[in-house]
Amino acid sequence: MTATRGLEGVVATTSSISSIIDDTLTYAGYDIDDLAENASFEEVIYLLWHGNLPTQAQLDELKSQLAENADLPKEVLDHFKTYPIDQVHPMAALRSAVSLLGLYDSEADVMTEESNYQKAIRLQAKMPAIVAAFARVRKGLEPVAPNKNLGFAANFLYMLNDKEPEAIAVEAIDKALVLHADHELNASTFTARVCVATLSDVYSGVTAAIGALKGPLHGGANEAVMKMLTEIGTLENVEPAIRSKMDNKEKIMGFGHRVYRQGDPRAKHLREMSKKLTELTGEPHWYEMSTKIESIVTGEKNLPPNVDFYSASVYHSLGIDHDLFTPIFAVSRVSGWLAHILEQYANNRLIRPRADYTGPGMQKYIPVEQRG
Ligand SMILES: CC(=O)SCCNC(=O)CCNC(=O)[C@H](O)C(C)(C)COP(=O)(O)OP(=O)(O)OC[C@H]1O[C@@H](n2cnc3c(N)ncnc32)[C@H](O)[C@@H]1OP(=O)(O)O
Ligand SMILES: O=C([O-])CC(=O)C(=O)O
Repeated sequence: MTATRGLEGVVATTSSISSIIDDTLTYAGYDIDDLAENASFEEVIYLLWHGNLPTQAQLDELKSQLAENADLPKEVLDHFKTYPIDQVHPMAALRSAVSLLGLYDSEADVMTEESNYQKAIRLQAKMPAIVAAFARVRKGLEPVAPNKNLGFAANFLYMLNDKEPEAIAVEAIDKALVLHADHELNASTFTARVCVATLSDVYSGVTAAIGALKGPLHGGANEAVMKMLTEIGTLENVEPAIRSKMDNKEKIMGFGHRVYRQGDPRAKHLREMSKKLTELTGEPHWYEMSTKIESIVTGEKNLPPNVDFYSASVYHSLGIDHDLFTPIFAVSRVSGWLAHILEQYANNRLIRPRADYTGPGMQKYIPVEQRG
């Protein structure tokens, strides 16, 4: 048996949800560029869960189901107040809250297709409420109840800031949600599938996936990008800072990808949005620094930016706390996780690969008193 490090190139499942072929990303056959320009996040949720775009009636129904299920149980809100707020990362709070939601769902372990679909709606609906409520509670503010008249992206910003968002902010978040929704067998989606392939429940699958997304080699990179930009601070500092990182063989966050070679097709949409928003906020230096970093890293190491790179300056321009960047990724990606969880249940087989053993050869047990 020979191990493939990091399972690179290993095809671990069939899936009809999304594909990456020759650096082109599609959701159920729709090019991400087409969806980013034209689709709303709610349409994308429907597409990932059903394999086709909704009719107006189907879309209206999904929107009303998401709005109806957006409230959080009081127990989850109260739980936040018991956390050691100063040391809790919002991704850890999100992971805990999703696990806790499972405790209050009387259908958590009901494994019918219909019940799992209903849980998918409940979880998708509640994720933005969790992120927004935790962000407020940790600042000593009261959570804001969802506004059932707002769309998904607008409602998230409303619950976060307690005011109706501007159209440009809604447009930016909606597009970011569309771009992050699914990505074939990335690490967090694979985690979700491995978990539920044991026939564990939907809440366990999503909780596990949040844990995997949190790491800086995956979803956590967007927060790390903003940390890097903040540390570099000015356009003049970019060149020496990035060269010194490259000389020290440090990873430049937001660059590189396991699958894409020529570039991540999602990055250009976020780059464009970053340019627009940083101009509007009067802070174009975030965009200028980012493009300068891109020209050095891509020019010299042939590493193009991934989805996380420009999302950092986009979210920063919307006034969002930097440690909420990865939770926003999760608010979107949960749609993909749920699609994959439902697909896994529909054609399940336990996921159990092998390991190429490299430890000691056969040993004989020696009683503790005889060991030297
Ligand atoms: C949503 C997402 O998850 S997108 C990815 C988000 N993650 C990041 O942005 C973190 C930075 N990037 C990385 O760490 C990697 O590119 C990953 C994790 C995305 C992909 O990792 P892998 O496919 O395992 O690539 P691996 O780490 O083996 O890199 C291959 C080579 O490129 C280099 N490399 C890859 N990414 C980077 C980077 N961001 N900065 C500098 N060098 C890099 C590696 O050092 C390695 O060089 P070597 O062959 O000389 O040792
Ligand atoms: O596919 C990957 O490995 C990481 C990624 O870009 C994503 O999850 O969006």
